[in-house]
Amino acid sequence: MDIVTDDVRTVEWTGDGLRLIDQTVLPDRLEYLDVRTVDALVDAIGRLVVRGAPALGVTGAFGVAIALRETADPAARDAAIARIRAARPTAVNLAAGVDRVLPFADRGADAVLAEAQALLDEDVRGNRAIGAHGADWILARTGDRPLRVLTHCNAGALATAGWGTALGVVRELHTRGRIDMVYADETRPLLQGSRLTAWELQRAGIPYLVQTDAAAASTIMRGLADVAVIGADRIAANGDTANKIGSLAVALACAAAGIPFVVAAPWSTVDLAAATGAAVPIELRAEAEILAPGAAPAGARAFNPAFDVTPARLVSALVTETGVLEISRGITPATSR
Ligand SMILES: CSC[C@@H](O)[C@@H](O)C(=O)COP(=O)(O)O
Repeated sequence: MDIVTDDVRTVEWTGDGLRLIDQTVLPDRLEYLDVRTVDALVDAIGRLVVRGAPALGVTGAFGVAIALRETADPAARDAAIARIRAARPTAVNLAAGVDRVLPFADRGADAVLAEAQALLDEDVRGNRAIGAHGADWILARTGDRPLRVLTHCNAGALATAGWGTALGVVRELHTRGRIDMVYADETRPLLQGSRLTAWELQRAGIPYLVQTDAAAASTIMRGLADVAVIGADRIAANGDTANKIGSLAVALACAAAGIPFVVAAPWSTVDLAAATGAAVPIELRAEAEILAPGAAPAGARAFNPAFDVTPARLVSALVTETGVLEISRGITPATSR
């Protein structure tokens, strides 16, 4: 049994607060953080205790209930909700999750909780659908055989309410006996790939190899991967896709090698208000995440953008819960390696 998807909830309302898997201590320990205040919630989001666009969306939705329970003062409440909404800038799901439950706020915390739970349940159902649509699309193009799949960051059960988006596709392919190997990019600097994706794949019994981000282009160009599947934090109206830093390099390599670069994400990640990727706010994180003691000279400065934008023309397919959009037909999959 895959306990992440069957037993353990990444995000869960316990009755008096939000229980989050503490993703900062995985894979060493499976621990939970109970969050009952807006301060604690904003801190947890900032530290990536909870992370991944859909999981942030569900967290934001439940966060509104925390804000309502914390204060009855309308101005303080609005300020608290605004802080949650802005706790991280790139994943549109966080703001979308907050906005989804706001119309229920006047009816009280219980009404907000019911809507937040509906969002959580929808996310799990949607991810199952994404998995099936993605597997169908990929197998139709690569041939019905075990595949070598490359993924970047973590777009799994831990990044969602369950099952995962990109890893949902991988899980579905595995269920169909169509996974030969998953190359999991380690994902510098916070190692969501080697810590979290590898943890999920191991629990699911899916064969995988962790590789450095720098190895990804070479793996692709050497013909060792049949397809790359990643998640997304925000997809602009023209299909430009923001995801974890390093995703763009994977997309460029896929285009050069002629293999599909597949983005798997729910519609809640599509931001029609962003005309192109240029409108997506890219989170700049602390220099200290890169400059560990001994990793650079004392006094070194660092540039640490957490996300990049892949132009739509490099995206072979966008897999959502309702089906597959071929954003760019310009990339011809290498179907018969
Ligand atoms: C289904 S999760 C999609 C994305 O949110 C994921 O790929 C990603 O980039 C997560 O970044 P993170 O900084 O760990 O929140």
